[in-house]
Amino acid sequence: MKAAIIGATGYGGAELVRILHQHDYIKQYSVYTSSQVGMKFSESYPQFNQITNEQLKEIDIDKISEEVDVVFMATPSGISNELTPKIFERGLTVIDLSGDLRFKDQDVYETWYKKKASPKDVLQKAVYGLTEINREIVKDAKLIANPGCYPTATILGLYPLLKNVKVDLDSIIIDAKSGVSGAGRKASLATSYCEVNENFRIYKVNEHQHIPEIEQALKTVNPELGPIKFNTHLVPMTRGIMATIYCKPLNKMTEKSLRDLYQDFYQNDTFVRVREEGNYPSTKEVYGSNYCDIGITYDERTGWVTIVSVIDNLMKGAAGQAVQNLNVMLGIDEGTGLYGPPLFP
Ligand SMILES: NC(=O)C1=CN([C@@H]2O[C@H](COP(=O)(O)OP(=O)(O)OC[C@H]3O[C@@H](n4cnc5c(N)ncnc54)[C@H](OP(=O)(O)O)[C@@H]3O)[C@@H](O)[C@H]2O)C=CC1
Ligand SMILES: CC(=O)N[C@@H](CCC(=O)OP(=O)(O)O)C(=O)O
Repeated sequence: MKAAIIGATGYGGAELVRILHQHDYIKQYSVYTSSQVGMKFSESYPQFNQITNEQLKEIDIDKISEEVDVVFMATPSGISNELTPKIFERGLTVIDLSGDLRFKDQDVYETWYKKKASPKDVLQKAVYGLTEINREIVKDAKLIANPGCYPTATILGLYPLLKNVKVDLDSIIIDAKSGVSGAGRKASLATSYCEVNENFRIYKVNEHQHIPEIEQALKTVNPELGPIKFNTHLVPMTRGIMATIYCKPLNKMTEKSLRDLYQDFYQNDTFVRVREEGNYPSTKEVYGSNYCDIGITYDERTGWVTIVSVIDNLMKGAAGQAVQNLNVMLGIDEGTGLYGPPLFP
């Protein structure tokens, strides 16, 4: 099987190259660019010197359709809206890392992304690829809307509780933080070293584009869920997302019942690891890996639950989950190419 990576010169695309290079089933991959045609991929990422000789190719949909079976879109939002319908209609499988295919409602996308939405029929066919939750429908999908990084950490953290316990829905607060690679490779003032180093800052306050994505997914568990309270912070680190989630169950719980619930829920999911009592994950403990680590506690004094969910934004939050979804679609071991342990320290 051969894969194409469109947007390979970005961080998500380069992470796809790193994973596919060690993938037993995808024997070949090719890399595409809108701005660096003819250049070697390793000129853009010298860490791939003598590992891959792939040259960056022009994005020509007809040629791509003849050469590959699956296309990863690792492009900024707005690009997949244009390209994916053309690729999909030629019979290829598409996995889109951007936000373009995540919403069934075009108005929601256009409101939050301020771009023209994909055609309705394409959106209807896209499956939201949060693997652990949607594995059964991912199996038969040909078009995957790969989830956003913050939604992946947040939804995996909240889902077992909302599914099994009555929660005061207004009490839910999601306080999220990200490393700088979440913003992509392109330089901007806000992500330059001087602005980020030894700094900690909130951004996109109450207007982050991942708010409606989290709402859409969690409403499938409880349609009564109202607007969620979600904010994001930029942390001076390269990779990693931490979502700290607070909420109040309507009835008293015990620490043990909460932990049993999470451990049972994720018992067959290799890539979600639930911590033991008193043990909370840090972002370095999933660095460079496809794991989502979750720490949970019930505070008997206040009656509130705290959930801490961490991922590597480029792995489980993007390229790792994209390959996990492809593996599920292919019917091969879900972890193919993804079993590498986290890099530490
Ligand atoms: N970074 C992260 O942690 C996560 C990112 N995502 C999403 O994944 C996608 C890729 O993100 P990321 O890799 O960080 O972004 P980058 O900015 O690092 O890379 C995006 C790449 O897209 C290509 N591109 C830009 N404009 C166009 C265009 N008009 N047509 C075709 N290709 C274009 C560029 O390559 P070239 O100039 O060579 O064409 C660029 O290298 C985004 O939609 C992002 O929101 C999702 C989850 C997490
Ligand atoms: C640190 C940082 O800037 N992160 C980006 C993540 C962008 C992203 O993943 O965008 P889509 O999922 O919408 O494609 C942000 O918060 O906007």
